[in-house]
Amino acid sequence: MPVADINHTSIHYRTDGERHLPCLVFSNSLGTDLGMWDAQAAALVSRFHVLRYDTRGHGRSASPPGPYTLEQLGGDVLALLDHLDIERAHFCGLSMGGVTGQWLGVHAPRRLIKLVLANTAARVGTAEGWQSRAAAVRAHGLGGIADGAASRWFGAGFAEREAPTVARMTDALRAQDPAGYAACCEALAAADMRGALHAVPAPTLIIAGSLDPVTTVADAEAMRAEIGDSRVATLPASHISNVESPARFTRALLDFLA
Ligand SMILES: O=C(O)CC1=CCC(=O)O1
Repeated sequence: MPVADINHTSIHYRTDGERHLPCLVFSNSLGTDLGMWDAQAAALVSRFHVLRYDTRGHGRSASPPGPYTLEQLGGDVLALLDHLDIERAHFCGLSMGGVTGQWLGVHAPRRLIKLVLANTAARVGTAEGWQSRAAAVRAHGLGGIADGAASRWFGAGFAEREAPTVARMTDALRAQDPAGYAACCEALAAADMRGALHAVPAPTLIIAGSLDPVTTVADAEAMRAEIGDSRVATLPASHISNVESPARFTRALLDFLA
C-alpha cells in the first residue's frame, strides 16, 4: 500500500507497468477510489506506466480537515508526480477527477502530455447543492447518499445486469470517510472552470455519457467549445462510464493517446 506524504497529508497510490513507458494518471470521482480504474489499468498496463491514486478524503488516502479546494486537489497530483520523479504524464479524470484535470490543464500545462476529461463539466452542479450535500453528510453520514448513488452513477439496464459491481461500489461509498467526502463536496461547491479553459494547451479528449444525468453531453460540448485542441467522444453510458462501458472507454483512450 504505497503512500506519499505530501502537502501535509498522505495520498495512497498504486503504479502498474514499466517505469520507462509514458505515465498515465487516473483520478477518481466523488465517493469512489482508485479501484474504479481496474478495467482500464489491466487493459493499458502493457502500453503505459499507470499511476492511480485516491483523491484526498477518499479510499486509503488521509482525510485532513476540510473544506478542500480545487487547488489542493490539483496540487496533490503535482506533488505526487514530484514524489515519484515523473516530469510529464497523460492525465485522465472522471467527474471530480475531471475537474482536477481541468485545473491541471490550466495551471500546470507543462506537466501534461494529453488530457482526458470524462463525465465532467466546467461547473458540476451548483454551489448550494454541494454545500447542502456536505452539510447533510457531516450531520448524517453517507448512508442516504449511498442509497441514491446507483441511479446517479449507472443506467438502469447496467444496474440490473451488473448488480454485484454496483453493490461493490455503493458499499465502498458507504464505507468512505464522511468528513473527507464532505470536504470534497465543498471543493466542488467553489470549483468553476468556466471561462478559464481556453488556456488549456494540451490535446484534450472529452468523454461524455449519452445517459449521464449529472454531467451532460451539453456540458461536454461547452468544454469542447472552450478548449482549442479538443474533441468529444460520446459513449452509450451514464455517469461512471468507464465502469459501465469499459471496453468502449478504453478504446477511446487508446485511440486518443496512441
Ligand atoms: O453525485 C455523484 O455521486 C456524482 C458525482 C458528482 C461529482 C462526482 O465526482 O461524482
